[in-house]
Amino acid sequence: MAVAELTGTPSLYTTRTTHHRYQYYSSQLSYVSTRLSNYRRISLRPHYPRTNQNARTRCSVKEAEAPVALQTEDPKKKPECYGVFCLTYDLKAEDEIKSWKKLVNVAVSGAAGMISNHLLFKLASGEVFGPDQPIALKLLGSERSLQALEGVAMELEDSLYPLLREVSIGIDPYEVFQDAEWALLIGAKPRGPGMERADLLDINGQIFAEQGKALNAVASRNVKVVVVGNPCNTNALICMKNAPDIPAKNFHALTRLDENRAKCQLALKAGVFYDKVSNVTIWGNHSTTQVPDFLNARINGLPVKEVIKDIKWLEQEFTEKVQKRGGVLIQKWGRSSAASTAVSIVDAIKSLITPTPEGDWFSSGVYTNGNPYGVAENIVFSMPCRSNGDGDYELVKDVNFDDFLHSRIKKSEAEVLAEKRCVAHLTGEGIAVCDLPEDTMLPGEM
Ligand SMILES: NC(=O)C1=CN([C@@H]2O[C@H](COP(=O)(O)OP(=O)(O)OC[C@H]3O[C@@H](n4cnc5c(N)ncnc54)[C@H](OP(=O)(O)O)[C@@H]3O)[C@@H](O)[C@H]2O)C=CC1
Ligand SMILES: O=C([O-])CC(=O)C(=O)O
Repeated sequence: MAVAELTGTPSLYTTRTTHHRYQYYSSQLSYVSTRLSNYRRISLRPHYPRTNQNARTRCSVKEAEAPVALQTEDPKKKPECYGVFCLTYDLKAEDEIKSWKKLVNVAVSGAAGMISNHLLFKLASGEVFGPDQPIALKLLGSERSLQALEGVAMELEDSLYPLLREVSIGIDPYEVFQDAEWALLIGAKPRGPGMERADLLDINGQIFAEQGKALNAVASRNVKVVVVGNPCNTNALICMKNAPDIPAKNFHALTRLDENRAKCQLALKAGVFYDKVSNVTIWGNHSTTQVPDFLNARINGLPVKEVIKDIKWLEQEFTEKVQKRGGVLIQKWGRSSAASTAVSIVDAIKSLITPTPEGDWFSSGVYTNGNPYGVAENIVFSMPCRSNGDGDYELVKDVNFDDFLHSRIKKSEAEVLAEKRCVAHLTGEGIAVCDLPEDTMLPGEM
């Protein structure tokens, strides 16, 4: 039976040959979908989930039964349908069902951007949430990117990910963030030539204020939010302040890329593989004032200073290399880190959903609310965290400070506080007064 016959409505994807594929490897299929003006839901709902291996095996079956519509779905009641993710299908893999988890809803903004182009495929593959975790991707774009988003959805279709059960695209965060359990907020306006940082803070701040409100209204009450779009600390604060019904602890600004960069540089200098480097904290802002902490970091379980005796290198070269790594990469590549950022988002999520190895920690920009380090309260600041794998985290108590570390942290803290004053109108804290330190820069600007 042809897909178009099942859906009964014209669709963007119904004429594409990809449908034949599903006729090969799914023995009992029914096709349903929705297409709203700016919100397109492409869903593939499992009645009987299958494993990767199973999917591949089924792909090679040449003679399969025609798709059969499920009694519970009434295609006539569905809005316009398209795409392979519209499928509702029924696979009898009884034994496997028990080991599959409940669908997880993951929203991604800036979904047609460069970082997302790497990240979405990692999410869909099971690399992030695991091989037994079906996933729904909710992709947020804009009028600008709606066509591109359809292209992203098509590529996801063509990747045949067994775990990917739903893909929806849209430009209204109130629709896209519905029931989101993870919100990966990547989309943000890049700073253009001649643009004041205060203007960037305001433009992007408005995006994150709106998205915070939307999360507050429609997302899961325990949604975990990872803000990537720059300036990510301040954007995360704005988002959090506009989502008062979601725990402040659930908001993160991504500084994991900086941690990974720091680990790489320490490994290089020490002549060890980077898995030997642990306990690396990035303190502060995701900017050139960030503080890669070599005082508490370890190499092969030893304090870094016992392995790398060149203190001048640690204080100057290492610190600056990490702070400006993004900018050097932009000079080489002509665009900012995308693949390694996606990898670091994966790392950041995994750090929250798997127990932190004994004695180690990870960095994340989190809300300072009763922090044990004397960092100013009521800001988003990168600090060392541990998780027991339930999506939550605790700050690490047992860390050392010396004058160098302390003074650098204070500089980054001053910058975050200045950024915060620039966006007071967006956090509900009065009138904005923007007086930023002159050297305030994103890692990519130098
Ligand atoms: N925290 C970190 O470690 C890192 C953060 N970043 C930051 O991540 C963000 C995304 O980077 P990347 O994916 O490479 O960027 P891209 O330029 O490829 O994508 C950014 C997306 O942002 C969206 N966007 C939202 N508002 C605007 C606007 N006003 N003007 C233009 N685009 C807008 C666009 O999507 P749409 O049109 O759909 O809205 C666009 O697709 C940037 O802010 C970057 O600085 C980058 C690297 C590391
Ligand atoms: O400044 C940018 O857009 C890139 C960035 O954050 C980084 O590379 O760390």
